[in-house]
Amino acid sequence: MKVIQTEIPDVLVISPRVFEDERGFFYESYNERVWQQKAHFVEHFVQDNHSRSAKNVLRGLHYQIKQPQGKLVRVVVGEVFDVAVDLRMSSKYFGQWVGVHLSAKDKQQLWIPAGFAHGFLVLSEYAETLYKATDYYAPEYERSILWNDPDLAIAWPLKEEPILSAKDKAGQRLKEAEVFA
Ligand SMILES: Cc1cn([C@H]2C[C@H](O)[C@@H](COP(=O)(O)OP(=O)(O)O[C@H]3O[C@@H](C)C(=O)[C@@H](O)[C@H]3O)O2)c(=O)[nH]c1=O
Repeated sequence: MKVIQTEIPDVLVISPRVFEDERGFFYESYNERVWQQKAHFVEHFVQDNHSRSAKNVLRGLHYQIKQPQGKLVRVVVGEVFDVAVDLRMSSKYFGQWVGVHLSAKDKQQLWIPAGFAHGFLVLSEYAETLYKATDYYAPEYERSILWNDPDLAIAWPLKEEPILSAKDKAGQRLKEAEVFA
């Protein structure tokens, strides 16, 4: 497995060692001990999520203000453009974003620590996204930042208007949003 730092060094791309043979493939999508050794990972995951979305669906940008979740994201069907936005005011990367293509073919994973907003755009006909989270879902603390906030200027690889939930259409601008200390 390879650990690659992104432009925001706390956000990591993890590229697994994939074993392929005539039956198909095998890889370890998570191994606490190996991740501790290679990525200095000290996280503990308490929830696994699985979502399926059609092409052009954009989910995000989501975070939980009082119960922030670190997320380890991978795609098992199709391809997405996955985005993390740094919402930690103490970070020199505050307000900056990183975007990474995640696909069932490449099997890369994105580690997004607590203190970030997360979202993704589906690029394939369908995509299924799996992610582990370090804290539980808490809708009362959930917030959504506007995917097209001009202050973030995220370069979504969009060809047409994205499909959004009502909650995400009503997302807040970063400058109005509650963020982390
Ligand atoms: C996120 C979540 C949703 N739900 C329920 C609530 C709701 O009825 C239904 C759909 O929820 P949402 O519309 O919030 O789903 P979605 O827009 O996919 O929300 C997710 O987006 C991505 C980008 C993330 O990073 C996640 O943390 C999460 O916020 O699922 C849970 O039961 N547990 C959960 O952890």
